[in-house]
Amino acid sequence: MNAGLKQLFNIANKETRTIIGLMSGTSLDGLDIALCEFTGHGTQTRMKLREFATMPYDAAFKLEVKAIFSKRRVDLEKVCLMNAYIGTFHANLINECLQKWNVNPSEVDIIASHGQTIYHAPASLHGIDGMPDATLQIGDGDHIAVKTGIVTLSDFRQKHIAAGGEGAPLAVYGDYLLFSKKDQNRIMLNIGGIANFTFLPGDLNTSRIFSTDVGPGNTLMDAYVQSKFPDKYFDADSEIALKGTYNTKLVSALLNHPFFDQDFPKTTGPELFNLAYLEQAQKSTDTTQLSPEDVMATLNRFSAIGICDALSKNLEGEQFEIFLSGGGMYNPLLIRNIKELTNNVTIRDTAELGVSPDAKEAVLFATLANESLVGELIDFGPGQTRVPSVHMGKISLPT
Ligand SMILES: Nc1ncnc2c1ncn2[C@@H]1O[C@H](COP(=O)(O)OP(=O)(O)OP(=O)(O)O)[C@@H](O)[C@H]1O
Ligand SMILES: CC(=O)N[C@H]1[C@@H]2OC[C@@H](O2)[C@@H](O)[C@@H]1O[C@H](C)C(=O)O
Repeated sequence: MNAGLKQLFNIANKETRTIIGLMSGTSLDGLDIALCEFTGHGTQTRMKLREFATMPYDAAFKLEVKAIFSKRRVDLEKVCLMNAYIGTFHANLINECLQKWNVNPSEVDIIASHGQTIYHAPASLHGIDGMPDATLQIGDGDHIAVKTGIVTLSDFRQKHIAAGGEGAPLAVYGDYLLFSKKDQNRIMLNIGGIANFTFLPGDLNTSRIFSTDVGPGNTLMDAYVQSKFPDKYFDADSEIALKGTYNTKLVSALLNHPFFDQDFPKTTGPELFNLAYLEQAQKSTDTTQLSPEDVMATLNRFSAIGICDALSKNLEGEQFEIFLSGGGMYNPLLIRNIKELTNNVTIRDTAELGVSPDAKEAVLFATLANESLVGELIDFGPGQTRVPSVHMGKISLPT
């Protein structure tokens, strides 16, 4: 028998598994690395976060990724090179972390790698007849496995699409297993580049559970800041937006897109919500002369309304609590806007549930890997074709 397969078999039979989850999101701020310990699976999953780090990307690396990121036309050679380069780069960052944490690679059973999304194209966005939902993450798992010596699962999203989903949000699986609570309706709201939430009903009825993207979180604000303030990467502590006032006409124009009327679950990305989208909305409302501060206040309000409209659409008349994660939770004006728009709903963050909000998405991929190794398929019910019952992740053996 192939020794690697035997190793995999042994890992699946272990009482406790040590799994590294990796996430590199649309904000391109860095690689999130979560070292987790798992016992059990399914609703019996117990996860302990041993270590966590975000390994920041330097400006040169960000530029390399941006050259092929969420663009309809790119240099195909560059895509090919970056697929291998990102795999190796991520492996080096993992090795660096393990050394820093004094963890021998042989202690780690599995790496669960999301890769770098470079294009996300749900059918509702590309609109090309006969073409499927599609998404592309690069940073090949074989490079990670060989360079770290650790069995790697990667490319989680393709199976989801093959089985009827849009490839995202995958958060639904991890949120259900780690955060469901009897008798409490929970909204797990992640405000990354794109904002998404998972609804976890207190009656634990799996057929009501879903995750959906709701629109931009930080992506438009980040892109605008970077275009107007070349020395800044994002609007730290809402410093810029707090100096401005939102423009209601522009907010309405930004919200005027069929994406916001689509049913849940749905997904999106910077392929839609980008500077061209903003420019068009500004032109149509004659607001091209707004100050950068007013534009930032407007974009901030726009993200908040997108999030809150989606919540109220789903939860009319129901009591719920929000648990936040993702970098947008550190944007004070965004949180203030959300509180105002939800009439001060209770907002906590996932740290109260034992998972650092910065680590949550990396932990998700570790959880998906744990399920793929030892879990049984979770059945979300017959109506839930967009939350398919599948195990995700492709296996890369180090040798
Ligand atoms: N102090 C802060 N003030 C304002 N915004 C902040 C602050 N800290 C982080 N952010 C925002 O959070 C972003 C990073 O968020 P995060 O790491 O969750 O994104 P991501 O994982 O790349 O996104 P996605 O989940 O869409 O893939 C930054 O680009 C910035 O917009
Ligand atoms: C295609 C893709 O990379 N989507 C990401 C992105 O970042 C947030 C949002 O858009 C979400 O749909 C998804 O990631 C999380 C981890 C998810 O799948 O749940």
